[in-house]
Amino acid sequence: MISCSAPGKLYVAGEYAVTEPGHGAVLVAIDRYVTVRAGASDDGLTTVESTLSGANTLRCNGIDDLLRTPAPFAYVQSALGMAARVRIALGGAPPPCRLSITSDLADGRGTKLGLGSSGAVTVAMINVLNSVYRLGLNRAQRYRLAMLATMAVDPHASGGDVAAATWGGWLHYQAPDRTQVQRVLATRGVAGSLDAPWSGFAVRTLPAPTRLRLQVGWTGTPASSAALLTRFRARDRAGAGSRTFLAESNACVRRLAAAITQDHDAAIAHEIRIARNLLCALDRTAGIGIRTEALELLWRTAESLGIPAKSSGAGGGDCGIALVPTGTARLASQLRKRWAHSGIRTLPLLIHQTEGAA
Ligand SMILES: Nc1ncnc2c1ncn2[C@@H]1O[C@H](COP(=O)(O)OP(=O)(O)OP(=O)(O)O)[C@@H](O)[C@H]1O
Ligand SMILES: C[C@@](O)(CCOP(=O)(O)O)CC(=O)O
Repeated sequence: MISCSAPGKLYVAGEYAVTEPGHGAVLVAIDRYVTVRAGASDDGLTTVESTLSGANTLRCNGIDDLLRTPAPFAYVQSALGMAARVRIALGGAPPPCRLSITSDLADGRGTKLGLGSSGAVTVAMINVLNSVYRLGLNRAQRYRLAMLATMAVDPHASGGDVAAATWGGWLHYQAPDRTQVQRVLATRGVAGSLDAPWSGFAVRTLPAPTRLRLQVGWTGTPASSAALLTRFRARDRAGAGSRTFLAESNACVRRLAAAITQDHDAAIAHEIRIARNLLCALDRTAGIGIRTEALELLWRTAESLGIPAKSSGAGGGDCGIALVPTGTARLASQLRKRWAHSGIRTLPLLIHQTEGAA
């Protein structure tokens, strides 16, 4: 039995702008995981089981049964297909196997929390198949294969969740230009795309701030990131407002990454507030639906205690983050209480650090 886990993620800054090539985001990987276990197949078929929607276990017959795959298996199916293509390019057919998936990135009833389950399931699948199919891929190649699988399902996603699930910890991430990557894929195939230049892509791990601790609040309302992203993409992209947002978000993310590298608390707090204000201004002009009452209450409550906070990810619900000074247990507990009073649930999450370089 082979087992691989991949962590979920939270956006710290750079949401939306990171979907445009050359624009960055800061993300963190969190200590909640999707785990994929692989065992021998009893019947010569590749099968997948997942407790995707709470208690309901779904089953599909992997790559041998493309047409009958239930829609929720889109990322799983895509990862299987991409890994199989690399196996075939290396010579030899992918061996059948029995895969089972468990996740703690949803709440007990299977409700989405916005912690990047699609990225985590795709990376965990690629990691397990890297062993089962003996692909011999290093970390950067596994990210690329997971990114190709993600792009096949959602061509507009930045893959920030895929990068966080692959590298762990705190990250400064820039998405590849997906149009250029599609051209590489069309000319070189999947295996050939794993080492070819991907324009725009950059990833850099950052040291964790030593005097600030991430506190995560959940609004209780799941949001569809894809629907919000569609509204962002429908905005006037040539307009001055859009250009300003992209440039200012990118500059904020660069300064934030530098402040994190220098462990400079005040500068980190300042950039978190700038990132929040940029998203609020974008929402006011483009009407995306990022702001909700609960998210505004979440960050305003934190700010009333002097704690920098913002929505995390696409907004519209899901989670927000606050950076609480360490060594002030009273402040953290005050924030938890005030959030609880406002209907915001504190999620007890820690940062996931990946060991080793490869
Ligand atoms: N345990 C799982 N087994 C199989 N597929 C999963 C599993 N968990 C998530 N997925 C896939 O990921 C999709 C959810 O992606 P979605 O982007 O809506 O949520 P998320 O990634 O958790 O949240 P967010 O994008 O806000 O961070 C599911 O529809 C399914 O295709
Ligand atoms: C809006 C966006 O920048 C972030 C989405 O974040 P989340 O999946 O809602 O946590 C989209 C993306 O990066 O693909």
